[in-house]
Amino acid sequence: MSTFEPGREYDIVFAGGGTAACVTAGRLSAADPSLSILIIERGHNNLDDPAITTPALFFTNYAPTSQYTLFYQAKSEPSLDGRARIISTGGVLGGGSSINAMMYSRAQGADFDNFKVEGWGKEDLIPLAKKLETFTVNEPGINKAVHGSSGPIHISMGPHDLKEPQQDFLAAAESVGIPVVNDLQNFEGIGMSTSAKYISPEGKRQDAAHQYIHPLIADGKHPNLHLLLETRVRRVVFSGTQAVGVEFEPEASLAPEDSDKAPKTVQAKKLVVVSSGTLSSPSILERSGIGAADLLRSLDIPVVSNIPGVGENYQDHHSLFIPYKTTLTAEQTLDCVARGELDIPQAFQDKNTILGWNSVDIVGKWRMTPEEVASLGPEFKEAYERDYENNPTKPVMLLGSIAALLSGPNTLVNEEEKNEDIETAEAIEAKDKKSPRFTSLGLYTPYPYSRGSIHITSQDASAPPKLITGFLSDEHGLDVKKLVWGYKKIRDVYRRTNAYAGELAVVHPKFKAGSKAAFAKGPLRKNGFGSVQDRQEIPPLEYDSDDDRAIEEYVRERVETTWHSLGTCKMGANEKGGVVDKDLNVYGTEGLKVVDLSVIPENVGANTYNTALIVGEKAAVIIGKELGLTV
Ligand SMILES: Cc1cc2nc3c(=O)[nH]c(=O)nc-3n(C[C@H](O)[C@H](O)[C@H](O)COP(=O)(O)OP(=O)(O)OC[C@H]3O[C@@H](n4cnc5c(N)ncnc54)[C@H](O)[C@@H]3O)c2cc1C
Repeated sequence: MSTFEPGREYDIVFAGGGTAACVTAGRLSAADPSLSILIIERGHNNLDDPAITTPALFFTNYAPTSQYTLFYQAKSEPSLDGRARIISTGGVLGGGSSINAMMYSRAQGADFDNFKVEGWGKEDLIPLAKKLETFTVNEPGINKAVHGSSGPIHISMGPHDLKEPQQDFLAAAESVGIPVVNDLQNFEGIGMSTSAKYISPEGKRQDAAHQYIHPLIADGKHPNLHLLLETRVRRVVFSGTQAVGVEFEPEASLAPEDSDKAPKTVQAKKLVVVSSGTLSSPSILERSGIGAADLLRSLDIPVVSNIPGVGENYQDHHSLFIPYKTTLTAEQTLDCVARGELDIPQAFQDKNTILGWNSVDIVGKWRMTPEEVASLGPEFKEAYERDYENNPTKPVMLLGSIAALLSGPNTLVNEEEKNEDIETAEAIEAKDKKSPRFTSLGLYTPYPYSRGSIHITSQDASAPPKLITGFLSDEHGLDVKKLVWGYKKIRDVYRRTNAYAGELAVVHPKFKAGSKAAFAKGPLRKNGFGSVQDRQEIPPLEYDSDDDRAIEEYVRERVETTWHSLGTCKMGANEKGGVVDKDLNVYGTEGLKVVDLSVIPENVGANTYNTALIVGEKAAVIIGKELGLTV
């Protein structure tokens, strides 16, 4: 429910109510309940909505019909075999944190130092990473000193913790030489481990709105914290170069037909915070007259500040979701939810623990052996020696396993494609009753060399922007090589698990007839593997140059977003493409900051929810200090 009071002025107006915004607004409101704060959010309220708070239902938010998700259509790109991808992000209060897969993953400490921005190094940000969480995973060997114990976001293994499949997967990883560690999320871990979750021990999603905002609104002690929902921000309003307010309109896709759709303005007495996420914040800035002067003039937008970096430096992690047939049971995958087999109301009544599960139980941060580096050619070797060799905590590849059939983030999204692969896979599966469940192994490149961009095409806030993902577009094809290597590596691991029940040719590369790398059908050991050594007896697969080409084609045909967009309003020197300074102020303006993942200048070796929470915490400290508050 919106609690906006028309005609009222607010001290701070947030343009976008996603992850980072909820953290900053919540912290500031808690520090000074007299501070008046308005959050304008394009999507619905997420309060106590079971589609959001119930982890096992997270898939439902990826459907094209989801009212909680925003879908950004990119252009067709040659590096993607001519495909035009769709990048999805959160479109509801809490933003990405309300719909994400809840996989707990923290950046490496070295990533923060690599931002090269004063006040944003690991010494500054690790304390905030601890402050935001209450970590209750009690596995032996975890160093609790690197985790928090009293923050709003609860991290646990959740109520549905399947030890046997987890240990099976880790033993297979160990058998091919991948280090198995107790805690990959200690800011320097490399290898593989079980995956903690943004889920409370009782099984509730830990999104930023429920953990930072709703408790304050409910307690009656924060009457100045207000929400304006289902409302789209058009632009920031200026007096000269001073931001003085925000122009907004009802979100057309959600507003009743007969409602008043005229744009309105709200005044901000102290600060406007643009916080609409990596794919929307640059558009708001450009519509407000902040961006490359040539672009703005071509659209008749008066220039407030000429900042060519706005909308540039777009990055994501490039992902492959590779499905395998498994021997897992109905309770050990979420296929039962994806296929509508689980009686959800009954499961709630029975307090079925599967509802509190995201199915992401194993994570990885991998590096390469010298032989693997050399096998990818001289250009790759040169890049590896330059960027990875002396950075021992920097992973080349990330992994997250999802126990369900998911052959790509857009497979459930892209209506025109109506994913034939999935239909074929399900048809095969229906015939093959012995292996009716799947696991999808998500591989994604943490530090892509490729860059994309997003820019407005019109002053009209509802006109789609021009989005170029840039995926796999780097000059020497280094990003594609990483995924070719990763495909082989995870194949080597997963076929050594007891869960492995064979591959589905339709969602794997098209190896030529007679290739030694051809598909394996059933489990490799009929009676299952025992020890790690047992698994080592399986010989490695052999690939020739035709096989490598087939995998590269497969990668270009199937690579997708990992939903980890960042970088389009980057922090850093203005003359080097920076949009905001170290205190998140937009260059050439006063009273205007950006607070979301768009400010992150260099990529991180992790899924990005944690970094978005840290941006929110850091912004609260910065703004609090400017207002004389202790946050
Ligand atoms: C499907 C999905 C799965 C993910 N899985 C994981 C995971 O398992 N683990 C992990 O660590 N990370 C994951 N992530 C990434 C993580 O959730 C995001 O990186 C993070 O939430 C981004 O936070 P943000 O504050 O930058 O932006 P967001 O949280 O996206 O917030 C932006 C907000 O602005 C609103 N908005 C946009 N335009 C306007 C406008 N014009 N006016 C008003 N409001 C507007 C949006 O509705 C949204 O609420 C996932 C993300 C997605 C989308």
